Amino acid sequence: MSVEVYYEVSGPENGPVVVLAGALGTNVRMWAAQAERLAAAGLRVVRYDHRGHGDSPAPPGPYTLEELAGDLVALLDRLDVPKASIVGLSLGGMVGMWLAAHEPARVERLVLCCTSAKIGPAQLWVDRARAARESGMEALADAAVGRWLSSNARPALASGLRAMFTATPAEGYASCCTAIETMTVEDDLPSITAPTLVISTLQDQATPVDHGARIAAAIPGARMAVVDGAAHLGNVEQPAEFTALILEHLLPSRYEAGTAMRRAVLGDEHVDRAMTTMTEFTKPFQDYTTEVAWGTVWSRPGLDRRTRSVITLTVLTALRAHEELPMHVRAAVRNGLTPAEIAEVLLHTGVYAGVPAANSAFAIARRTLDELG
Ligand SMILES: O=C(O)CC1=CCC(=O)O1
Repeated sequence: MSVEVYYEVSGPENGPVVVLAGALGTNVRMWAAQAERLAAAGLRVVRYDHRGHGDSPAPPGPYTLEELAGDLVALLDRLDVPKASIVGLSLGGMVGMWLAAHEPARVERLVLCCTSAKIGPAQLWVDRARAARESGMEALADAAVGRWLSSNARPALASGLRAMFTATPAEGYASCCTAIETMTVEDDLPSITAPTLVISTLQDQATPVDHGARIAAAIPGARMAVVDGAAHLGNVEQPAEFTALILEHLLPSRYEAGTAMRRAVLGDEHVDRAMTTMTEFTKPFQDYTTEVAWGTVWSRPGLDRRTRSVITLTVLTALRAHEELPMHVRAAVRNGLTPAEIAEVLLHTGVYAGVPAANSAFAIARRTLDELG
């Protein structure tokens, strides 16, 4: 019987869906860095708490991996998502492997971070579950954070993660330990067909690099990446590198990356209209802007979307590109600029591009902002 797990969603409504599934003893906040950046790249990001974790219900245990994966299927059904990419770290990766093997139609692409198809010996999990129930989470917290972070991690990271761990219900944690103890996902790996990326970290002693390598060797066509400077919660300690690897795997072509970014900046309605009104005559140009403007330049990490909107408004004003301006005023608002900041951009542009150019842009921007309400 599945439970209704707690979840958070961000990113454009029609973006490709990616689910972030976390580690034992964590909650949705472990994905803060990835959620923001993946949503900014145009992905619809769903992160959730496993049963017995965070704000999800904690039914009496013990749990099985199949039950944890069943909760994720129920969540996808609730959100009306037939198929999603899964990024799972540790326990989340185990859930991802189970789902990709048993419900392949639900999994688009798979990223398995700092995880293992078998972490033994079984007694370790029996002892860990008993310790959680008998002594509570506080007693296990220092050891957990010691596994999660390398010795070079900032102290502030450790204190935030420690609070996350101790807030996890002991019964939920212990019941998930049993799910890990009893999992049999190793035999399922050769049947996985979703394109898979395995990411391991050099300082991870809980699920070391050879565990990731075994998974990558068993899943047909899987690729493997190894990240330095992080222990078990590699995505927290090396967020930029993890996010870049995840994005590259989830949006492998410039066209896919461009479409997701275009949707995030211009909105679904605009992109859907552009796609349906496209003709053979206009298709090469639509493809060019999707791949080059959106997939190559707007998708670069070097400038945030807000700054790119400021540049775009400036240049369109100077060029008197009046047909393009309303769309980019709406995009600027979507990228976080306030009307007052947009006015400031146009005023500043007037100094360098001339009063008549700025005057027309002010009129267009005012009309567009009035329409937005
Ligand atoms: O807590 C650990 O030791 C490492 C771990 C195993 C499964 C998981 O999610 O974290």
